[in-house]
Amino acid sequence: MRGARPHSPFRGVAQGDGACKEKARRAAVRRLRRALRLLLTVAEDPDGAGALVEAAPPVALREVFRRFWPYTRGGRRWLVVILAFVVLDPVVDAAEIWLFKIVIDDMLIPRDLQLFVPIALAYLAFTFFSGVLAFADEVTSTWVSERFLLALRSDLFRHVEGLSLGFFERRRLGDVLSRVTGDVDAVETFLLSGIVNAIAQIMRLAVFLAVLFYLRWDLTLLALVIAPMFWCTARRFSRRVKAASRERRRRSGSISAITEEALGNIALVQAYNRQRWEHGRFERENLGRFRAAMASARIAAVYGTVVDLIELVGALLVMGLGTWELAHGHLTLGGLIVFLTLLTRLYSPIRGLSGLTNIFYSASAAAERIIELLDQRPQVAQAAAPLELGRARGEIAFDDITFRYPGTTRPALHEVSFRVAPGETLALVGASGAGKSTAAKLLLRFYDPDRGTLRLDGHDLRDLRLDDLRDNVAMLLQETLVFHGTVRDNIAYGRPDASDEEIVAAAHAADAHTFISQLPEGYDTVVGQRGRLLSGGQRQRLAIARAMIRDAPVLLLDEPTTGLDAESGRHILQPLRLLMSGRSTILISHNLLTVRDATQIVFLAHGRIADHGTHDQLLARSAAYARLYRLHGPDDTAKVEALS
Ligand SMILES: Nc1ncnc2c1ncn2[C@@H]1O[C@H](COP(=O)(O)OP(=O)(O)OP(=O)(O)O)[C@@H](O)[C@H]1O
Repeated sequence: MRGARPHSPFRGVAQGDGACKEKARRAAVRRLRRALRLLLTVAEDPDGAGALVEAAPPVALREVFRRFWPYTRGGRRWLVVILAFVVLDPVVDAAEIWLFKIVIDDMLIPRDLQLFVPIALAYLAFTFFSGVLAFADEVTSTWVSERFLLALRSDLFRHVEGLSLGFFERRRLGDVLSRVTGDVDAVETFLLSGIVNAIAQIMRLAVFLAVLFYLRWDLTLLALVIAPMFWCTARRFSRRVKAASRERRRRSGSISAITEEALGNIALVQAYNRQRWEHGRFERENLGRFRAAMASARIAAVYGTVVDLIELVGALLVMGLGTWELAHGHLTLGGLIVFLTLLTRLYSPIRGLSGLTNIFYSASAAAERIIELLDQRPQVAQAAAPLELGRARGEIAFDDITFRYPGTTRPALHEVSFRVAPGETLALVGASGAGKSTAAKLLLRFYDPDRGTLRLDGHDLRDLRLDDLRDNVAMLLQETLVFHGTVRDNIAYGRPDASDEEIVAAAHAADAHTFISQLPEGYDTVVGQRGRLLSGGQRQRLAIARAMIRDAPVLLLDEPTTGLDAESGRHILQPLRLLMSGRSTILISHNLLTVRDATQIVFLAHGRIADHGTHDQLLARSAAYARLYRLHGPDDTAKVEALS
């Protein structure tokens, strides 16, 4: 028992009691802290399903300003005018409050009506002047901010439109849409309204402080004791505000992405009864956005209450001292009332300025998403001094081309070389995934090869003006691209300045005129989203007419008959031949039906040239080619031969 304290029967109990209480108290504090944390945070991925759309990388506030400031160029002059209104506003406000002091001290307390008329006139003048100011301010501010949005949104669209195909293959279109349409608005809040607001608050602060100091410097100093508390509170909350805003923006992007994907593929969704699954996906993101919005609201509400409390402390301090001074005759009643009124006006800019940090942080979450888009660089860049090509002869050369898609390990094309003379047709054949469409993408410079050179008329494509290159190529894809618009618009998309006669001539050549004439409104019939109101064959003939009217020397045909039945396939063969005649054509097909009349055939296997020659040569020496040929049915071939 060495060193032991005297034993008491109650000590253990008392000590145990104290320890228990202490433990309970600590547990309660822990619970309270956890509850507060939960109240003020947003769970980023509570269902653990993984992010559909990633959050954009964080960007410092200063950098956000630097990036968007150039877009204010057109409106900066007007910004000065707005600032003039901003300065005048608190002056009128303070004068009005001062008038109130005169009303109390010189009219109400002495019960003297003499001053009534001049005071009434002064009030009328102030109200009228305030109205004019508010009107001018509103109109100018809206003009400046809408001009800013106009410039930024246009620029963003132009930028995104110019990005390489690789970007669109990797990104969710709906998210990009949500950035271009939704996030842009928030940047305005950040930049213009934010700055004007900040300056307005500073001006108000200066004017009201000056009047308050003039009235009573000691009371004013007392009132200012609480100012730092506003700042500290705002700083503590801003990080949470930003986290909630980023999450909300990210979820909005996901919602747009799912909407675009599900509604864009509605036939697939309904045919496979995937509505419930799609709805589940949508609901998860929708709920995520709801949670983030609620977190924002909770943070804003708690912040508002804390700030109110701080403000009350300041007002009570002043009221206490002010009443004491009133009782001792150092202050008039009007003076005290006016002082307290001005005080609330003083707190509003202090509060506003500290709250602005939260607004900035919240808007910067949207700005980060825009900056991330603006920072995307096209994978193919135009040379600094590009070559003007004009109309090409149409000589195409693939020299030792090797290409691997970004993020993949196996090359899609490996040391591929071939040449197409002007007016000649080369068919690229091979099994699915052999690399045929990749060759077409390289020819349109959607990507640049990793090794080797692609030439048009002997010029490396990388030296040509991108527009020139694409002006010289007309393409027809497996999946016909038709816009929501009239038949006429869709054909004229190949050459917007085409006359009506040229459009009709192209439709005739594409064997499309007959079906177009039978449509309810002929060439003015609207073909629906992606041309869904037309049949596959009709869409393809429309695309042939479009390629005809473009009249480019190089033609790229990527599986033009795939997806069509034998009848429709046969129907477009004749117009296709007409289109191909006199143009250098690369015809991509794993369907050997259409490639028999090509001058030469390149047989691709796993990205390499397995064989190269005419149809008869390949048939004679390549077992793989012969197998592919047999696969696509000599019967069908015979039918086509009989027809042509
Ligand atoms: N955007 C892409 N990103 C990554 N890999 C791709 C991309 N596009 C195609 N690939 C891959 O490159 C290879 C060649 O594809 P490509 O589309 O050129 O084949 P293809 O011969 O045209 O096939 P198909 O006849 O089925 O259209 C394939 O293995 C494919 O998976």
